[in-house]
This record gives sequence, structure tokens and C-alpha cells, in this order.
Amino acid sequence: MTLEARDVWFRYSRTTPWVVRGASLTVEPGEVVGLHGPSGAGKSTLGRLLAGHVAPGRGTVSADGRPPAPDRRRGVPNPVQLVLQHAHLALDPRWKIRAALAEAGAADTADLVPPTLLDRFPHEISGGEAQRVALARALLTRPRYLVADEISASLDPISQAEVWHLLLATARADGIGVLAVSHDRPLLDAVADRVLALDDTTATTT
Ligand SMILES: Nc1ncnc2c1ncn2[C@@H]1O[C@H](COP(=O)(O)OP(=O)(O)OP(=O)(O)O)[C@@H](O)[C@H]1O
Repeated sequence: MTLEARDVWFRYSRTTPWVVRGASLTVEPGEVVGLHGPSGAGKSTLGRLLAGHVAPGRGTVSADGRPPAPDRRRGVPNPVQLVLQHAHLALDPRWKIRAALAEAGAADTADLVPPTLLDRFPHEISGGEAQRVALARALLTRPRYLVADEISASLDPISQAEVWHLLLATARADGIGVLAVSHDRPLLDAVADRVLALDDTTATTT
């Protein structure tokens, strides 16, 4: 049982350079792994690969032995959820928060989102609140793994702490493996069990 990238290579087109070059990493259930590296090194791309949003050119990605993908026929969501920096972009501006959460199959969201937010539209909530909603939507699908890509980079320190508290408490309670992607090394040292460096020149993780 693991989320695994094994010698993964990826480039956005045949004519452009490889942006992920031989990356290998694992995330165990309940483990929080930090992925650190400079801007443009390929961290977000590796996060997208691990969530199955793009396919490797070479190498393999698997979640508990299978490619990370939803099973649409059986209505099973992707076991690997991806949460990104700009939460407002992930929310449909026409849907109130209650509807956005209901779409994720949410019956009881009180632990994750304050009830006062439920009848508001996305433009009526703050960035920190929007990130809480985006995280809640991902967590309510009961993922095995969650890739958190710079999820608190746009937030003030208090909202940042709240978002990480929510994620870490739920991950620990439910045994969710988390890959925390960030250029903020002190943040990763604070939240992760271990931190991997995605080096700009070798772009190889171990
Ligand atoms: N959709 C895309 N099409 C083409 N190239 C892309 C695309 N997305 C990213 N890239 C390129 O791939 C490389 C890696 O980008 P990526 O976003 O994975 O890096 P990153 O380490 O997450 O950077 P940052 O910390 O700045 O977000 C960069 O050179 C980027 O320009």
C-alpha cells in the first residue's frame, strides 16, 4: 500500500525538454512527505503525475498498485486528490459552498467547514476559507492520498496554520498519505515527517 513514482520522466511535448527526469518517491498511508525545490524544478508537474492528471512519458505512477484515476463507471473517485494554491479557481462561482460540498458526496461537513459559510458564494468568502472548502471537498471523497501543492502559499500566517491543522488532523485520523509540495522549506520541516529535495539540476528524488 503506497503512492509511488518509479523512475518517472515527463515533458509537455516531444519538442520540449524533460521537466521531470527520473523521479522516484513513495508516500505511505498516514505519512506526510514534503517535496521541496526551486521554482520551475518540476514539483507541481510531479504532483500532477502522482494524482494521475498527466501520464508519464517513461516510468510508472501507482496508488496501492493501480494507476491513480477515478472509476467513473462505478462512481469511485480518484484515490489521489490534488489541491492547489488558488482555491477560488477550483470553486464554481455559480455554486454556493453547500452545493460545492454536496457534489463531493458530503453529508456532514461541520468538522471541515464552518456552517456559516455554507450559504455563501465563493466570492463571498476569504482565500483562507476558500482553501478550507477546497480541502474539505478533496477530503470528503475519502482519498487514500492527497497532493497538497502550495496550498497555503497565498494565505496569511493564521489561515495558513488553520489549513494545515485541518489537513494534518484529518490525514492522521484517516490514515491519508500526504505529499506536501512547496518551495517553503521551513513550512515543510514543520508539517512533514520527511522532506525530499527535487533538485533543479538532477531533478531526481530518492
Ligand atoms: N502546461 C505546461 N505546458 C508547458 N510547460 C509547462 C506547463 N506547466 C509547467 N511547464 C514547465 O515545466 C517546468 C516545471 O514546472 P512546474 O510548475 O512543475 O515547476 P515547479 O517546481 O512546481 O515551479 P513553481 O515552484 O514555480 O511552481 C517549468 O519549466 C514550466 O515552465
